[in-house]
Amino acid sequence: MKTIDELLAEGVDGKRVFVRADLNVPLADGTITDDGRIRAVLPTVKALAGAGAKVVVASHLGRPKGAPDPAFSLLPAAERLGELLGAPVAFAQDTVGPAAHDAVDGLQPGQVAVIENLRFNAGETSKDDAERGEFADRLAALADVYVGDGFGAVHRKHASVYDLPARLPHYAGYLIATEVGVLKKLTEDVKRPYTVILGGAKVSDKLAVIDELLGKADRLLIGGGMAYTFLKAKGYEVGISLLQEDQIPVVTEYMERAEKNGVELVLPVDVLVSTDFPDLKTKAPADFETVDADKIPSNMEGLDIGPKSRELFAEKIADAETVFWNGPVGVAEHPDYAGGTAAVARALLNCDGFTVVGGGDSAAAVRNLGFDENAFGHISTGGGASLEYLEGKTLPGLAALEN
Ligand SMILES: Nc1ncnc2c1ncn2[C@@H]1O[C@H](COP(=O)(O)OP(=O)(O)O)[C@@H](O)[C@H]1O
Ligand SMILES: O=C(OP(=O)(O)O)[C@H](O)COP(=O)(O)O
Repeated sequence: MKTIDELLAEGVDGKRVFVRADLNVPLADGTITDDGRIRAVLPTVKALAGAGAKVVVASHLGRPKGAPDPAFSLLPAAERLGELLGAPVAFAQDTVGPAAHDAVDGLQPGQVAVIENLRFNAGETSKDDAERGEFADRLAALADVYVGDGFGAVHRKHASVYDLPARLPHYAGYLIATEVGVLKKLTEDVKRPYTVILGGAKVSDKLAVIDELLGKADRLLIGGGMAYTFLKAKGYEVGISLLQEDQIPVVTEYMERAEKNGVELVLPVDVLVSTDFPDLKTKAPADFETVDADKIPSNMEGLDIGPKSRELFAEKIADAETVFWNGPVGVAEHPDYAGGTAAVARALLNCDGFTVVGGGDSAAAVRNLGFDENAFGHISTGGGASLEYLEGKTLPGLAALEN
């Protein structure tokens, strides 16, 4: 994999450099609630701009449906990038259209432009190679060189991640180099006990990684939206909690295999439940109760792990030599449901082993709950990406940079 340092040594003065970043930041009402992913790409953007490149920054944000949707505009991220750089950043209101070309054509060496959300184009995420290729061709017309630095998206076989680097000279940015360097340690020389905590809401994406983790981890702690498919598979009522009904047979097999392999699979023993999903805008106090995990009322949903589970999870983390955590164990954006996630974060800090927190929302939760990010072994910008890396999978965005 060629690195950005090699590119800088070759010289970028006046060249148009496309930086595929992951600026998929959490937003509340159009306001960024955690800018960690923007800060993470600053070294790459600054180095390129400092060397006289015309820097074109691109990213996805959220999961719009292949067409423009103002709720998913990258404009807030572009503005924040400008503030962090301390320099104006041009913003193009389309991705590969006239606005993008105007913005790029208007750049002077050392200046930066951000183009609109890549996922406003169906070609970005298409499963059809030709459709993705066509979009990648249009992106390639905006630049002379490609720098991959969107670690959080390297597990996606998307046009800007996978197809575009094949069309331009390509290099890995500083963030990707750092992330891969740290995560590699967890695949090569993992010290045991190795505890993995999984939570969050991208249940269907992340259930698949458990298959591989059952052969790698010593303990697997399941919280967040992920837990309810397991609880249901155990025969419990889960009410209106997040549930991946079609995955119940898969999860049942996971529980059997964990038992056979001697992997401790730990589920919540109590949960905070409510009839309503909390209002994340106003953060109005929630109306919830705490129940045992086998007593979830049919009209309620589980929104955080309860106090007994927090203790249990902390106990399973305390003596670990290696901990990997992806996914808040509750709806941590709301103060009433952040207690479980805070307890897990505290348990990581109390553990002497090497601790890694991965994922946009997990990292945001840890920072927004007031924890010092430097106190953890590593905070990865990618949740799904780091999990799939730990699985040993070939990640399209890394493979494309290696070719
Ligand atoms: N029990 C739950 N029910 C619904 N959503 C949940 C639950 N627990 C956590 N979440 C949500 O999961 C989201 C984060 O999930 P995910 O994207 O998978 O994590 P990450 O970005 O760290 O990889 C958060 O927005 C959080 O509110
Ligand atoms: O937020 C992300 O991943 P994560 O939630 O697994 O950390 C990345 O930006 C990838 O987004 P995607 O899962 O919509 O492809």
